[in-house]
Amino acid sequence: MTQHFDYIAIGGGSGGIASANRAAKLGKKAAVIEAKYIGGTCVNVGCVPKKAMWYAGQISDALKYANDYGFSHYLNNNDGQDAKKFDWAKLVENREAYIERIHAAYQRGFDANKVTVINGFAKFVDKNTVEVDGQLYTADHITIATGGRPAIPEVEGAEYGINSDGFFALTEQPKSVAVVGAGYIAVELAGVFYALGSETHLIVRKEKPLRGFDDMLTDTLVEQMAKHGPTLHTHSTPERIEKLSDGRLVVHFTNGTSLAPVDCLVWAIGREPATDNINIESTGIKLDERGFIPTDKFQNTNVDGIYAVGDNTGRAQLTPVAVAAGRRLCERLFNNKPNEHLDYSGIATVVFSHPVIGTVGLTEAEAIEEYGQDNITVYNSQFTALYQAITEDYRDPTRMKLICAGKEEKVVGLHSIGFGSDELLQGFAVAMKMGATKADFDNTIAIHPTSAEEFVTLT
Ligand SMILES: Cc1cc2nc3c(=O)[nH]c(=O)nc-3n(C[C@H](O)[C@H](O)[C@H](O)COP(=O)(O)OP(=O)(O)OC[C@H]3O[C@@H](n4cnc5c(N)ncnc54)[C@H](O)[C@@H]3O)c2cc1C
Ligand SMILES: NC(=O)c1ccc[n+]([C@@H]2O[C@H](COP(=O)([O-])OP(=O)(O)OC[C@H]3O[C@@H](n4cnc5c(N)ncnc54)[C@H](O)[C@@H]3O)[C@@H](O)[C@H]2O)c1
Repeated sequence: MTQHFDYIAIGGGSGGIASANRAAKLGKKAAVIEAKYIGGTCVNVGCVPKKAMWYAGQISDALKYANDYGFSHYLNNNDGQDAKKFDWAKLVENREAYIERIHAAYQRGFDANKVTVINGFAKFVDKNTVEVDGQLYTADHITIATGGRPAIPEVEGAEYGINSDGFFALTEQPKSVAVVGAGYIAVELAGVFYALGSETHLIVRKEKPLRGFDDMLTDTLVEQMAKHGPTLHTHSTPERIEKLSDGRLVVHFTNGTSLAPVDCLVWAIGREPATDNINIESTGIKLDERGFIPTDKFQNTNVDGIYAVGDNTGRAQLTPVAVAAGRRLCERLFNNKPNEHLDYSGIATVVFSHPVIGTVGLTEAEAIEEYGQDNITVYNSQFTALYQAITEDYRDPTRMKLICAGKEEKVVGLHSIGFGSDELLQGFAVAMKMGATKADFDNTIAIHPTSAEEFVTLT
């Protein structure tokens, strides 16, 4: 028997869950189909476990300051080594228990909203029909929210490495590790490994990681990595991975050099869309050359009644983007809001590096390109966050940059690296979305003593 729904989301990740819940809340008969774990990448092998690992790194950093904060009595046994002993397996156990609680919370939400959860891998039969384990389901509206998976390069021995999914499966901490890649995931995972005590190498193909971010951010990150962070190997492209008899791995580069053996190699070289095994051809949807699903601003594909949201559209691969796109789509379809859509501009983002980066809007280079050098004003600040200021050896600079355009000095770019850059960002992103100017920032009384206050006192 074919089962019919008003709305089906293929993929129970950030976009699929949010859209199916919204459709159901708006009175529609909705289903979400998930092949693996409800919550998708973000909850199971992305944002959530990553942030838990990052917090562990933060605590490890804090232990270094503990002496200067007067906690030496906790640390003075064996030079602090006992207090610093770290149990990776225990952290993983607690992290996964938390994720189980999130799964349960999702199920309660589905029950409350009357969303049907179908477990299994969905394939299209035609544009209105999908099949899961031999059972057919039809819907008036189908959203493809299948997300993506980590890419692995085509180099000899690549299979000896793991990817970000493999990172979260580690139950033991490797003593030494090489992370290949220059994006969010590479920088974040390398930072975690280093902070928790692994000998860590970050391998990038060009001159620095996070190219495309404002230079002030990346230059500061590289500067701080050199002081206390992963060893950065620039202009290094892996050509072959050799596995030694003791299991350790040697990364050989195209320039003829190689890295001393490491226990673990992590590929973090980008993600590819999960659109290749779902018989999408049967719908008439045209994928782009990289397999992403092109959509218009309303998340429509080129086929009526089929939509795509989230990572598989190739735009701003962030959880809140997938969630917002899915919810707005259902508001448009089922709540009589014909113009409802996600505005993809001005999306704030945090890189959970060590030190952490917060950024929204244009980089300085982009602002010059868009407005011309003479039409922008750039305000910079550098200081030591009070959190570190009283310590002896860990006074890292916090750096901030505000980029303003035109005579009215509209704020078009805001960038911060250093303690607190993650939590300070959201409010400033709201102000920028509302069109705030430098004068608006100046008119706002500072909150003292915080790092965020620097943005409203820049001269
Ligand atoms: C290591 C890592 C860290 C990240 N950190 C952050 C962060 O800090 N902040 C942030 O905003 N974003 C972060 N992201 C990105 C974020 O996880 C994604 O942008 C987000 O999960 C995308 O949601 P989605 O719904 O498009 O896809 P996903 O969450 O990937 O969900 C897709 C789901 O579809 C399922 N699926 C696929 N094909 C089928 C099928 N045929 N049938 C049934 N089910 C199927 C998959 O099993 C999966 O559960 C991170 C990603 C990674 C990998
Ligand atoms: N904090 C966050 O919000 C957060 C964290 C993690 C991931 N994410 C999202 O997930 C997406 C995917 O992250 P990612 O880091 O995998 O991808 P990415 O696209 O950010 O970075 C991939 C990097 O790998 C490099 N690369 C590509 N091929 C390579 C090769 N063969 N050898 C060496 N390097 C190679 C690229 O130059 C690029 O710098 C991000 O773009 C981001 O949107 C967000």
